[in-house]
Amino acid sequence: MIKVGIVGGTGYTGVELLRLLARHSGVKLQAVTSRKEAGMKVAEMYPSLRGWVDLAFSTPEEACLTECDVVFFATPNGIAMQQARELLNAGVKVIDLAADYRIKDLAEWSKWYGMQHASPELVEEAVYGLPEINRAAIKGARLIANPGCYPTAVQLGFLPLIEAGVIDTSSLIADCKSGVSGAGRKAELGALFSEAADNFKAYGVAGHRHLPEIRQGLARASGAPVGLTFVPHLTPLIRGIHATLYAKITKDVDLQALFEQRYQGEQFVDVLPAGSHPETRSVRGANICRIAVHRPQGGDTVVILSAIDNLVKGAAGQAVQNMNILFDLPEGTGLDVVPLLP
Ligand SMILES: NC(=O)C1=CN([C@@H]2O[C@H](COP(=O)(O)OP(=O)(O)OC[C@H]3O[C@@H](n4cnc5c(N)ncnc54)[C@H](OP(=O)(O)O)[C@@H]3O)[C@@H](O)[C@H]2O)C=CC1
Ligand SMILES: CC(=O)N[C@@H](CCC(=O)OP(=O)(O)O)C(=O)O
Repeated sequence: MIKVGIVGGTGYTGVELLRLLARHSGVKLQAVTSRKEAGMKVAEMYPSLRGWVDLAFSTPEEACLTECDVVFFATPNGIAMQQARELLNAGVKVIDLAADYRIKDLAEWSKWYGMQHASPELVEEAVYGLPEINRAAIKGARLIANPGCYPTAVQLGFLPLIEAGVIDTSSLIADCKSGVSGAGRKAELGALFSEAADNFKAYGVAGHRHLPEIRQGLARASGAPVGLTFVPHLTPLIRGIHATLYAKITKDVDLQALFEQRYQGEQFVDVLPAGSHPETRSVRGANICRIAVHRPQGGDTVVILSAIDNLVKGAAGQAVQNMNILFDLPEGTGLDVVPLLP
């Protein structure tokens, strides 16, 4: 059994890890931390986990994380970077759901995240945990940078087109919508029901911290820098990301076949039949990205629709997928969840 620790078990991605790992056949949950709720039973705070998780939250200091085989950080940015070195030295693998190790360019990272890196020497070693492009590197890694939610939806949508060299990469557009759980469980004015419900707005148009992460991934696939306009929007959903992606076509190929071939055999990317429109509720609670490929009126623009659950394929589910790869388990272990309807 893989001994698992979770730092930040009370947050939305932390509790989503608990939900998925509770029924994972290869895992023993060893420790779950919360500074504010230390001592409280997990099932007392989250009654849906009653009968599934018998642990109590402990402080990070009490948690004996060095005795785990793997530790997930479901914490705000800037926490894992302070603790990863000690865990790695103790032979513990680390999967960070935050952004501490996602961006290779340290100056760029500091610019967007507004802090100095506490373990810059680990950034190069860290493997970006998007299995659909990095599976081999993930297998041998000690430290995984789990991708951001928007970056997962956007990269999976653009990658087949960029890898095949069939679009103009100088002016890509990613028009994205997220549910409110994307902002986490902490109290925030914009996440209040009376602010977010029955409302819709763009934010971060001048620059969002996922922009450099998406650009880095797409440039790597392209072999050259890409031009990208990324506009996130807040929608009155709880869970879900829907990305509408636009690019100019430079080579006339069968785009549907291109996507079907690229993701053939990928358990967690579903290319829908031509003409489809993926819905966020068709991925709710499940580790899946559903993609549809469109070329409106046979013109020169390709429109890709990409939908994920931000907390699952956009965070905790992808983190479990990465853990399965790291420990040589079948990639879908613990992830055979049917999306919730309605
Ligand atoms: N929500 C989403 O859709 C996604 C989130 N992410 C990333 O995952 C991470 C977690 O997000 P989310 O679950 O939404 O966040 P939340 O704000 O919901 O939860 C944060 C958790 O971290 C703990 N925590 C906060 N500060 C510290 C600290 N200094 N040391 C140890 N633990 C701490 C909190 O518990 P306590 O304060 O009691 O210790 C809490 O359990 C973030 O980096 C986020 O950017 C990534 C993809 C998607
Ligand atoms: C709706 C909302 O506020 N979403 C968050 C992004 C999600 C997130 O948690 O950021 P990481 O993926 O980088 O960890 C935001 O825009 O800041």
